[in-house]
Amino acid sequence: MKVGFIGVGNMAQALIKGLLHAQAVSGSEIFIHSAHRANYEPYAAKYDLHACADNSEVVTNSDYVFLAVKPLAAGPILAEIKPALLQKKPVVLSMLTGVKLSELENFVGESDIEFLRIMPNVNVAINQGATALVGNAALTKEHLSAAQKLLAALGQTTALSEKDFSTFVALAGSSPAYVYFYIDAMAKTGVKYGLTKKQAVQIAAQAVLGSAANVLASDKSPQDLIDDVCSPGGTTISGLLAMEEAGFMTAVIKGIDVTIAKDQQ
Ligand SMILES: NC(=O)C1=CN([C@@H]2O[C@H](COP(=O)(O)OP(=O)(O)OC[C@H]3O[C@@H](n4cnc5c(N)ncnc54)[C@H](OP(=O)(O)O)[C@@H]3O)[C@@H](O)[C@H]2O)C=CC1
Ligand SMILES: O=C(O)[C@@H]1CCC=N1
Repeated sequence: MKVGFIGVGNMAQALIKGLLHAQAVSGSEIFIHSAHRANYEPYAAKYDLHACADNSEVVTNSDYVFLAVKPLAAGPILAEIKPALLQKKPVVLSMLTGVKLSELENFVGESDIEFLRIMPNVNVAINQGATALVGNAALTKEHLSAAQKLLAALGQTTALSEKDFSTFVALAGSSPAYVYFYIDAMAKTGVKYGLTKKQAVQIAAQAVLGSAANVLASDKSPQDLIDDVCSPGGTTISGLLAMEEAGFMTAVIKGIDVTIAKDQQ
């Protein structure tokens, strides 16, 4: 399977790392191009990928093309690659936040281009990602299934209605940053009490990792799991109530609300 990347920034590099690690594709099957030669050429050389001279060359060589640029770049780039798209007809996987399938179709002005809208997160780099996907009417079942298989090599995949994409952006696309923020806050407190930052980050990150695994493995709700940790009269309930007094849940909900609103602007 030949896979292309238009844009080779943070998200594309996370996807490529995960794909290579899972051996879902080899370097010789990956074709890339980005705005600056000084960025994409050394990267291609490092991982033995094909560095293409322009975006159309990526399209011409690929069966599946990831659009991995900032959302505002979508219109001009789709206009630029339109002739190559119409000739080669690859599946276009768009990870552009907030850009609907109908907008992608309108940018190209042709209804028979197969689009798959996806929302991955950075954890695809270690094959622990979460990726939502939805195809347009032109996308064949065969191509949807092949793309889903490719993305499944990077972690969990979820077929999702487009109306729920903004919620997914907040809970999965953006949320790694929120979880890192929480880990960093815990680690800073560890440093306050004398741990080194390295020790504190490792302890906090392992606690988050184990707790997330426990939520997924357990039949209990997160609230029931909280109750299991809170010994009567113990340390945890005191800390938990102090966090809530400081507005922990409100802060999280507010952050998610604002993320969703921003995606829908
Ligand atoms: N970061 C994340 O966690 C997630 C991001 N997304 C979405 O993924 C997309 C990319 O985000 P991210 O990787 O973070 O952004 P980056 O800013 O890291 O990368 C953007 C890339 O676009 C390239 N680019 C700009 N203009 C062009 C052009 N005309 N032709 C080809 N390439 C071009 C840049 O090239 P160069 O490097 O040479 O300047 C760069 O490689 C966004 O739409 C974002 O919404 C979705 C889910 C999660
Ligand atoms: O911050 C952003 O806009 C993108 C969407 C999900 C993660 N990063």
